[in-house]
Amino acid sequence: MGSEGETSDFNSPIYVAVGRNVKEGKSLLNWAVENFEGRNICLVHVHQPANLVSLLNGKLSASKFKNQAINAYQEFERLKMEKLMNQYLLFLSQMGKEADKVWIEMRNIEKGIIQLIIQHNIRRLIMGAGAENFTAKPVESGSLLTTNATSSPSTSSGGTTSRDTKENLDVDAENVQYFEHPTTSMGEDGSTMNPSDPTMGQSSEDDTPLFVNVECLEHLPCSSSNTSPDSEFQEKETCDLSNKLGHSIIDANSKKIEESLRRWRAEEDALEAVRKAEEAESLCKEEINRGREIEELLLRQRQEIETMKNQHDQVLKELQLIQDQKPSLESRLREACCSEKELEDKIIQAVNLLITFKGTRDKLQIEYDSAIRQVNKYRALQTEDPSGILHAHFFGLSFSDIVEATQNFKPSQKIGEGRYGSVFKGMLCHVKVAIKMLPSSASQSDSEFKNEMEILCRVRHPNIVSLIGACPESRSLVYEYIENGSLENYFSSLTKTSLSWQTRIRIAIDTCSALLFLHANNSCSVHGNLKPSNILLDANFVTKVSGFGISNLISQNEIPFNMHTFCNKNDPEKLAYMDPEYIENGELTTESDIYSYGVILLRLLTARPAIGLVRDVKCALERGNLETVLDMAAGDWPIEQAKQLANLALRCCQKDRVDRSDLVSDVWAVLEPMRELCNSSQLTSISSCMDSSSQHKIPSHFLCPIFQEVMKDPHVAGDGFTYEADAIKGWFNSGHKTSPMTNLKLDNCDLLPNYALYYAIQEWQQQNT
Ligand SMILES: Nc1ncnc2c1ncn2[C@@H]1O[C@H](COP(=O)(O)OP(=O)(O)OP(=O)(O)O)[C@@H](O)[C@H]1O
Repeated sequence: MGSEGETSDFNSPIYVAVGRNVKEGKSLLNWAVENFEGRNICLVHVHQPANLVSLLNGKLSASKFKNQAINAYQEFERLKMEKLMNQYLLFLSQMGKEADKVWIEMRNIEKGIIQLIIQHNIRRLIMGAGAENFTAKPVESGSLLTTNATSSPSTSSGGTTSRDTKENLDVDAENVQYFEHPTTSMGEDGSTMNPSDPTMGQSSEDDTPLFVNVECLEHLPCSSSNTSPDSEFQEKETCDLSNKLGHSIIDANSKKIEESLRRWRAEEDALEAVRKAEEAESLCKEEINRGREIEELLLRQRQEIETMKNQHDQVLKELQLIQDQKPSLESRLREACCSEKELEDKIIQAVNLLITFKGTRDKLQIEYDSAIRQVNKYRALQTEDPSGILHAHFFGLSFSDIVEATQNFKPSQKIGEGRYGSVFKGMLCHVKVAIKMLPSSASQSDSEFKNEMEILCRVRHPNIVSLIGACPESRSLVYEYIENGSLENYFSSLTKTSLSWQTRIRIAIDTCSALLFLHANNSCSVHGNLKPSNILLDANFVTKVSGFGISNLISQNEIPFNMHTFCNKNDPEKLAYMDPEYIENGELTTESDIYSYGVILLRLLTARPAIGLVRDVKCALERGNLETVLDMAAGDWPIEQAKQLANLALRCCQKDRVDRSDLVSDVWAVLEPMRELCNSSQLTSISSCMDSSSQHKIPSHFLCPIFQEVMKDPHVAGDGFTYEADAIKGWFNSGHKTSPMTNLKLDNCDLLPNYALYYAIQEWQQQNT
C-alpha cells in the first residue's frame, strides 16, 4: 500500500461493532476512542428482528397475525434499536466524538456483520472480546479481503438494509487482520501489537476488543478494453481463477468469520447468562436473606401476636370477671348511694339537733350558772340563818339581776308608784316577781337594811305578800307577784269586774287575819300603811296584804317630803285611811291599823271614796237605810251582816284610839261567824254557776291557807279556819299552839273534817275534769 492509500485509510472511519449490551458497547467505544485518536468512528450493528413465532411459543404462526400488528411490532423493535444507537452516539458525543452508524436487519448476526462489511467496504472493524475466534491467526501485511459486493457502501447515518444474499458476499478471510488491546494482547511471536498500526492484526485470547483489518480487495477486472485477445484470454483466465480463488477464500473466511461470530455470540450470551446468573444468584441471596428476615419478622410478629393474643385473652377474662361483678357492684353502688343519702340526711338532722342541743345547752348552762349562784347565796344565807326560818331565795341580788329582771326598768314593766318608789313587774329565775325600788338611804347601812330584810322575811302568812328577795345595793325589795292587783283598782273601776259581797267579806276576814298575825308579831307589829292599794288579790281572790315594814326601812327623816303635806296636797284620799291621832302626833300604833281597816271595811261595803265615808255610812245607819250606801254591784248583800260590818267599821274608825274596836274580841268576833256564811253561800253560788267560765278559777276557800293548794282532806281547826289535814297537823307538830291565820292562841288542837267543803271540792273537780 502506498502513502496515498495510507492517507485514505487514515481518513476512513473505524467501525465498531456494538451489540445490545450497552455496558460492553460503551467499553468498546471507549477503547476505540482511546486507541484510535483522531479517527472517525462509525457504529456497526446487526438488528435481529424478533421471531414472532417463537415469541408466541408456537401457538400462533406469524401468518395469523394481521400484517398491521406485525409491522407495528417490528417498528417498535426498530425504534428500540434506534434508541440504543442514540445512546451510543450520545456517549461518543460526550467524549467529543461525532460518529456515524450503519446497521442491518438480519437474524444471523455473523452474516449481518459480513453483509455490512461488504456493503460499506469496511476495512477496519472493532468487535467485542468474543470475536477472537473470528480468526486465530494474524493476517499478513498487505493481504486484502476481497469483496465482490456490487452494492455501493453506504455511509449514511440511517444505513442501508441489504438483502441476505450469500452469492453477493466475497470476502478473503485470510486478509482479515485482528488487533487486540496492546496491554493485554500479544502476537504469536510475543511482540506487543500496536492497534494504531493497522497492519498488526492479532487474535485475542481474552475479552479485549478485537480489531479486524479488512483490506478490501480491489475489484478484480473481469474485462479490459485495452488488452489483446491472448492477453484477454489470459486475463480472463486469471480473472476467473482469481474469482474462483476469491470465492473460495471468501467462502472459507466467511465460514470462519461466521464461526467466530457464532462463538463470539455464544460467549457473549454465556457471559450474559453468567452475569444474569450472578445477578439472579445475588437476587436469590437477597431474596433468601429477605425471606429469612421476613421469616424472622413473621416469627417475631407471630410471637407478638401470640403475646397480644394472650394479653387479649387475659383482658377478656378480666373483662368477663368485671362484667360478672358489674350487677353486684352496681347494686352495691346503688345501696351505697342510698346509704350516702340517708347518712347525709342523718348528718343534717344531727347537725340541726346539735345546733338545737347547743342552744339548749347554752340556755341550760346559763340557768345552771344562775341556779348555782342562787344555791350558793342560799347556802350562805342558811349559814347565817341556821334556824332555817329564812325562806327567801333571792337575797343578795346584784343590781344587774334587778336590771335584767325588769328589762332595764322598761316603762311597760312598771305596775305602780307609791310614796317610797316605783314598783316593776319582772322575772327572776322564771319566777314572776314585783320589785319595789326604795330610795337610797344615807343613814342606813347595807347590813342594817339586810337585818330589816331578814325580819320581814320571817313574816310568813297566807294573807301577807311574801318578801322573797332584796338587793341591798339598789335597795330593791322583791315580792311574789300578785296576779289580780290591788283592791284599789277594783274600787277605782280600773278593772271592770265587781267583787261579790262574799269576796268582799272574805277580803275583810283575810285582812283581819293578816292584821291579827302582824299585831301578834313582836318584831313587826304595825303595818302603818294599810289602804286598798296595799290589799292585793291573787288569782283566787285571796287577800295578800303588802307594804308592811316599809316604814322600818325608811327613816321618817328620809321620806322625801312631808307625808302630811304629800297626802293633803297630792292624794287626800290616802289621808282618809290614816289614823287621825297619827296624823296629829305621828305616833303609829296597832290602833292606827284598826282605823285604816275600818275605812277599808266601809269601802268594801259601799265602794265609795274614803273621804267623808265614815260620816255617810254613819248617817245611813242612823237613818236606817244602809242599803242606800251599800255597793249593789257586789250583789244582794245580806243586810244584817252588812249592818254588822258597817257598825264594826264605824267602831274601828273612832277618832280616839281607845274607843276603837279590838281586833280579836270585836272585829274577829264579828267576822268569824260570817266566814261560814260566806263559804256556804259561796259554795251555793259556785254550785249554781259551776258551768260558768268565770268559775273555772279555783275558789279561794278550796285552797289550804298553809299549802296554797286545793285541799284533799279539809279539816277545821280551833281558829275556825279550814286547812289541809297534813298542813295543820304539821303546824301543830312543830310546836305551834296558835292559829296559822290569826296567830291567836288556840284553846285546843282539835281538828274536825269539813265534809261540806270536801264534797264541794269533789263536785268542782268532777265538773272541771
Ligand atoms: N307584790 C305585788 N304584786 C302585784 N302588784 C303589786 C305588788 N306590790 C305592789 N303592787 C302594785 O303596785 C302599786 C304600788 O304599790 P306601792 O306599795 O309601792 O304603792 P302604794 O301602796 O300605792 O303607795 P305607798 O307608797 O303609800 O304604799 C300597788 O297599788 C299595786 O297595784
